Amino acid sequence: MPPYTAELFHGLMHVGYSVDDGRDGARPDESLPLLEDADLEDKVVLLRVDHNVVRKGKISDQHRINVTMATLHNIVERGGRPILMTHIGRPYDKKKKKISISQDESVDAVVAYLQRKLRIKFAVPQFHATENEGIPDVDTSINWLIQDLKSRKIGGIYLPNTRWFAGEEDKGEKMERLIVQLAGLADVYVNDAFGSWQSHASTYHITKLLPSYAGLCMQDELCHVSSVLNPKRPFLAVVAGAKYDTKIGPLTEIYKKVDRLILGGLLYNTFLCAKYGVKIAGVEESGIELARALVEQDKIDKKIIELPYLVESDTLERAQEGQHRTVFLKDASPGKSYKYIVDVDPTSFELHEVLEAVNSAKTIFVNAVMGLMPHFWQGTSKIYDLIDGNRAAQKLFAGGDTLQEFKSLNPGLYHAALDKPEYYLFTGGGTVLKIIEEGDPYGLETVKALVENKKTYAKQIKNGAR
Ligand SMILES: Nc1ncnc2c1ncn2[C@@H]1O[C@H](COP(=O)(O)OP(=O)(O)OP(=O)(O)O)[C@@H](O)[C@H]1O
Ligand SMILES: O=C(O)[C@H](O)COP(=O)(O)O
Repeated sequence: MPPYTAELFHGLMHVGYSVDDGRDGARPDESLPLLEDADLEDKVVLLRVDHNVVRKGKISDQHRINVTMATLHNIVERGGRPILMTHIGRPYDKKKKKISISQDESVDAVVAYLQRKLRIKFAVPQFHATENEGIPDVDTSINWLIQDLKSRKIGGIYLPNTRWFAGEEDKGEKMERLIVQLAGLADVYVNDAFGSWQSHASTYHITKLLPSYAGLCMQDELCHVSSVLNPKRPFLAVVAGAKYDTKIGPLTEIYKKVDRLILGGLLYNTFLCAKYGVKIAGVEESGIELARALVEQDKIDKKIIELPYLVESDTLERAQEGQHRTVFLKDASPGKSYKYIVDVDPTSFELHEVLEAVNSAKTIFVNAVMGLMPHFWQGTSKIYDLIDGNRAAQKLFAGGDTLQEFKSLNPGLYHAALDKPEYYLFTGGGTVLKIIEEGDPYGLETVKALVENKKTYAKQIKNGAR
């Protein structure tokens, strides 16, 4: 329980005091270097977070910022001086090989939020940028700010959007240049950006040059992801959404792990086309091909629960009276064509098999927007309520859109869920799916880099090089 430990007197009696470290049992793997183990006194700490919550210059949801406050507090409380960095959006166009810098993707909104919440001053350095090339260098003008940071004139520095730097997504010289410059600013690196699983300069390569540690949010997420990988059974997964091609990999792995599976959205439409030979508008042939293996597997394992009442719409534009209707899946015969299937009719969730699966589950993993938002929200709202009704189950929600819809459909429940131990809202949906696909949270490149760093520094200390 660092940094405070309970003292054992004669092996029997507790003396002094103990402080709960807030973990509910699970601990990160021993190989992971932890923030709590770092010497931070008067050290400048380069802290990578995932504050990718700005849309058109405004914060869409503060959750990802709030969950990093503990790390920030821990660093400052133990004498560290923080320099924060995050990516926002995707300013680098891979096809055109251009970086576009727009105020809509600046860190300003995040900095304003942090200043309001913490009542401390953060400075955002202004660096020279070239058109389409981004920021080539960490300008030496930042040295003045580092002085102010060390002398506590300012509470922290927040670097510009990491993806504005020419070296962030580069793999060669520009990346090397950036990490040398970043490492020159700080003594210690902390990665608290669970959601940012891509191996970039600020999430991965920087660990080559600084002693590196996992932040508290990163540790929490890694511990909770084991509830998905080693769930209490029965284990139910609800997976829906728009992207069949990117979700089929994780879905195949999820299928192996679950006891029951509920599908929704385009994912379910694709599965239905493959299973019943029907045609549904908007479902791509390539997706149907991929779905056939799942259909065959499910003929044997029978894990997928069918939701037979669906909403068919003539248009994707709106939910207009007379232009959508409920269809019954059992009427499906090969070759039959449907217009857009845009939601699951809530009646489907009243069926015995569905209620039984949801109510008996001990772990429920949700990566699901059941219907086309914002018009067809009823199916999603119904299943989130149903899941909440199972008080005993560990409920794990992941996914950018999933969390956003959870918040907008049921704000009361969403805010309560943030504090309920039986709920866990992951900050990175893509990261969780990636981990499920790989089967090991410590297989993530960004996490592996921290583990490797610990080994390297331990070796150097042993050899007297440090
Ligand atoms: N039947 C449907 N047809 C078209 N779009 C749908 C359908 N059902 C759901 N969607 C859309 O799917 C989107 C959510 O799917 P997505 O796979 O992006 O979710 P997520 O995994 O939570 O998000 P992210 O990938 O951002 O982490 C929503 O925007 C919703 O409108
Ligand atoms: O919002 C997210 O999913 C994370 O911040 C990762 O963003 P990316 O997919 O652009 O790397």
